[in-house]
Amino acid sequence: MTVVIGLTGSIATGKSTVSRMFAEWDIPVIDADKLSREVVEPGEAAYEKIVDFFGDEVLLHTGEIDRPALGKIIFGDEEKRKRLNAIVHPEVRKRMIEKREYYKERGENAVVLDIPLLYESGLTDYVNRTMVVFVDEEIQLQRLMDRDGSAREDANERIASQISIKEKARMADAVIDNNGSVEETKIQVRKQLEEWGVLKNPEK
Ligand SMILES: CC(C)(COP(=O)(O)OP(=O)(O)OC[C@H]1O[C@@H](n2cnc3c(N)ncnc32)[C@H](O)[C@@H]1O)[C@@H](O)C(=O)NCCC(=O)NCCS
Ligand SMILES: Nc1ncnc2c1ncn2[C@@H]1O[C@H](COP(=O)(O)OP(=O)(O)OP(=O)(O)O)[C@@H](O)[C@H]1O
Repeated sequence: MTVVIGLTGSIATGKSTVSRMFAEWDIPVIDADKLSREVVEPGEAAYEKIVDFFGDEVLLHTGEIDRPALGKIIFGDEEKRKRLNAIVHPEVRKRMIEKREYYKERGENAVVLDIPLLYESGLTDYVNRTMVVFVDEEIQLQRLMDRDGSAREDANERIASQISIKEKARMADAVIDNNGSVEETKIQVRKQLEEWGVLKNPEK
């Protein structure tokens, strides 16, 4: 049986950093952020709906979605965020399920669904185990500002648009503490995968 692992965290707690580790253990990852970019490419149904609702001000001159502009609108406005989610999420879910089924049919030991909004969107039924990448809130804010070059106010707004990382950690089957070095984090992830019995190459 394929174990489906739901990987999540809150913004900038280190989900992508952990997500990249799975390649080394030959465990496939389905990335919801990546799919959410694909489904809003020009020509896709979600693209048309976004332009209808948000207007031309969320478009670049190339016709593509201006992601920073759309982000500015939706992170500060819950109603508009819900509208965007209602356009983008069903399409992302459909593609995620298709990919998950593909890997299950291939008989993989495990597959990872990397979903930032796993709990917010109530998607825990899509997975068998949940793994939350945790950091203390001060570190989360600092890493977010450093990574995006964003102001404290914008960073706090993004953090507030999700369930807090402490709360997610309480709901998780496994919590990975990413306050330390990336290497320390990797040791924890590996140990957890070993415990779940999904490592093909335990020596790695
Ligand atoms: C608003 C958008 C255009 C901003 O794009 P940008 O390139 O700046 O950010 P990116 O997509 O890389 O997301 C970065 C992080 O922001 C957080 N985030 C993104 N969307 C949301 C949301 N709707 N609610 C709460 N947090 C979100 C996630 O932690 C995500 O990992 C984009 O995030 C988007 O289209 N969001 C709606 C789709 C969505 O919910 N995606 C996340 C999971 S599928
Ligand atoms: N253990 C660590 N030590 C130092 N920096 C780290 C560590 N883990 C992650 N980072 C850095 O913190 C930032 C956030 O990490 P990452 O992008 O992996 O988070 P994320 O949870 O995927 O974010 P998002 O929700 O925005 O997609 C990045 O700049 C990353 O390089």
